[in-house]
Amino acid sequence: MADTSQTQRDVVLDLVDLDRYPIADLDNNPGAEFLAECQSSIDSNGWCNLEGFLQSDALARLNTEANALLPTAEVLNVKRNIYQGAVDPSLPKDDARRKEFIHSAVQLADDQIPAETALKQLYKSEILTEFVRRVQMKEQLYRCADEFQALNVVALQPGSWHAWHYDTTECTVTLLLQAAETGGEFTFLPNSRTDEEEDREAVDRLLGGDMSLAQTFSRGAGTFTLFRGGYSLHGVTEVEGNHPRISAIMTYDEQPGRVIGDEINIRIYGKRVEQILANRKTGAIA
Ligand SMILES: O=C(O)CCC(=O)C(=O)O
Ligand SMILES: [Fe+2]
Repeated sequence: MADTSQTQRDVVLDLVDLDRYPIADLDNNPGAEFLAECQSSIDSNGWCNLEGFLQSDALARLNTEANALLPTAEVLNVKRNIYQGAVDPSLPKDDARRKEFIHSAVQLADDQIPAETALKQLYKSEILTEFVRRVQMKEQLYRCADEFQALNVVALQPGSWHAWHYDTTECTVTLLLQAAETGGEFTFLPNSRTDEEEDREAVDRLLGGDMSLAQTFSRGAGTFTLFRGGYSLHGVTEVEGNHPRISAIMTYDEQPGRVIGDEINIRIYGKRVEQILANRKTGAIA
């Protein structure tokens, strides 16, 4: 049989600090013990935060790739409420849930991140996907099939923040590639809602500017975070200093092959995606 080991080598083996985070074998120790710790953290805290997930040269490589691609990225200014949906017209005019925020970011969609980048290869790694699935204790978990949403790189420029929101997926996976000089803290209201109800008082206080119930955890560059962002209101505080905060957002789905509606993708990604989709409809080459 031909030796295909070179072509099939999973990039996790070269990029992740496997001594510290033994994700390549989760059925035997030390991997099994480590997995149990991650699952317990997700279960009790709603997050699992792995600092120094990448080897330092790998982090430098991914950060260089992201910085090289970002000049081609779209500048997004998306108006949205915390639920990322239409405002409920039955709510009183001054209700905090009607509040809309502008999300301003320089953002690369999945189709702008080439297949040969180490970042895309890391996202496509079967070992990584399996690790994420098992930490989240899902029967099945697939990388998102949407051509724009699957893997994104989000740069928040100094002066920007990531406005308060719930994610539209249950769990978000992020890899911080470049931390802000100061500020740019990932901040959240733990378990602020369930499928049945929401802690209205806590949410109103946060949206009114009172941060006393909000939590944060340390996330230097290279931190890999799994977070139940569909259930905890969260955002990133204003980035300060001289360079952007750059984060890779990895998206997964319990169903295979599901894509996002054109309208939503146009709302998120703006003119470039609108043009691609329009060209496709008229048969023009995108
Ligand atoms: O950049 C981060 O740390 C969080 C981003 C986030 O909340 C999101 O993309 O939904
Ligand atoms: Fe989020």
